[in-house]
Amino acid sequence: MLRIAVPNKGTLSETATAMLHEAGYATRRDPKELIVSDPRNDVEFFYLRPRDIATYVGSGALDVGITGRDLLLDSHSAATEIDSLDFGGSTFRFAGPIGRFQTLQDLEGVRVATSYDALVRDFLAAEGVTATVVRLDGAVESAVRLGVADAVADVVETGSTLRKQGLEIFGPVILESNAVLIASRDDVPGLETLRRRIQGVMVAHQYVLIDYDLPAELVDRASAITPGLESPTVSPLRDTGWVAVRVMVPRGDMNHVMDELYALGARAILVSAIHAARI
Ligand SMILES: Nc1ncnc2c1ncn2[C@@H]1O[C@H](COP(=O)(O)OP(=O)(O)OP(=O)(O)O)[C@@H](O)[C@H]1O
Ligand SMILES: O=P(O)(O)OC[C@H]1O[C@H](OP(=O)(O)OP(=O)(O)O)[C@H](O)[C@@H]1O
Ligand SMILES: [Mg+2]
Repeated sequence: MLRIAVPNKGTLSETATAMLHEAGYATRRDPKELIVSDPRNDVEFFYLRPRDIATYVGSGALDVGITGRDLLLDSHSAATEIDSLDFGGSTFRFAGPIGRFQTLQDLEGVRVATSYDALVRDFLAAEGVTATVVRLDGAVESAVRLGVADAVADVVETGSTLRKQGLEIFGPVILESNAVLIASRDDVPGLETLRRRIQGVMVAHQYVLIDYDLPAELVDRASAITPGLESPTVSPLRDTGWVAVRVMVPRGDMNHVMDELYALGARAILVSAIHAARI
């Protein structure tokens, strides 16, 4: 039985649970439930704090887990990233009072507050900068105003938390992070099925199906607009001058693609959602 760690709280929790549900797995009904068994799929879910997930997986106590790349690296756990997931995106950055710092070297000798102390220490050491890292549990943006640090290093999504505290980003990107699937080893039995199912959910989110009718002589030009994953499906229509085309298109390109197809001469252009996929 595959033992899977899932975030029980925080930013990643809801989307991770929704993704597993869409992938056909049992999920908890009550947020107080910490273990959910799913015998039909031969898996068991453990709802844990996202910061602890890499520790459980790295120790081998659990086989796989969903957490953030930043949390994985900060944990120094032996778990490895198996797949990058399409949610929980953020960057990890230094920030300081407006105008105070310009480059990474300006951190030499100052105090940097963060909840990700190992990640920040590793980065500073690799860059040859010596600074004092002040470990805080959260809301680190307040540390400068309250005088316990000169700068901060934290998760930035929109940047609005920093701005509200009169801070600005400076220096290099410490890390680009998002939710990741991690594992204790890459040959855990059952892992491949989980990966394929999760991949299918991501494809279903990222792509739509487009169907359209097209004068047969325009197939090559239409295929250049909608090449599909392998190649478009082209079927005959009763009117032999026309064909029907079915193809997958990235969701974000959908409207531009419809405009281009219409301008080319395609008609009856229909878009449908994909509910599940195995690619
Ligand atoms: N806006 C965001 N705020 C915090 N974490 C985010 C954000 N966007 C993505 N993440 C990612 O979520 C993970 C943090 O999980 P965590 O459970 O600590 O979330 P949280 O919202 O900070 O919860 P809490 O503050 O209650 O501990 C990290 O991998 C982080 O990169
Ligand atoms: O760039 P933004 O969109 O403003 O998002 C980033 C902020 O969100 C998170 O805080 P969270 O609410 O998780 O509180 P915490 O700092 O106590 O963890 C993170 O730690 C940043 O403070
Ligand atoms: Mg937080």
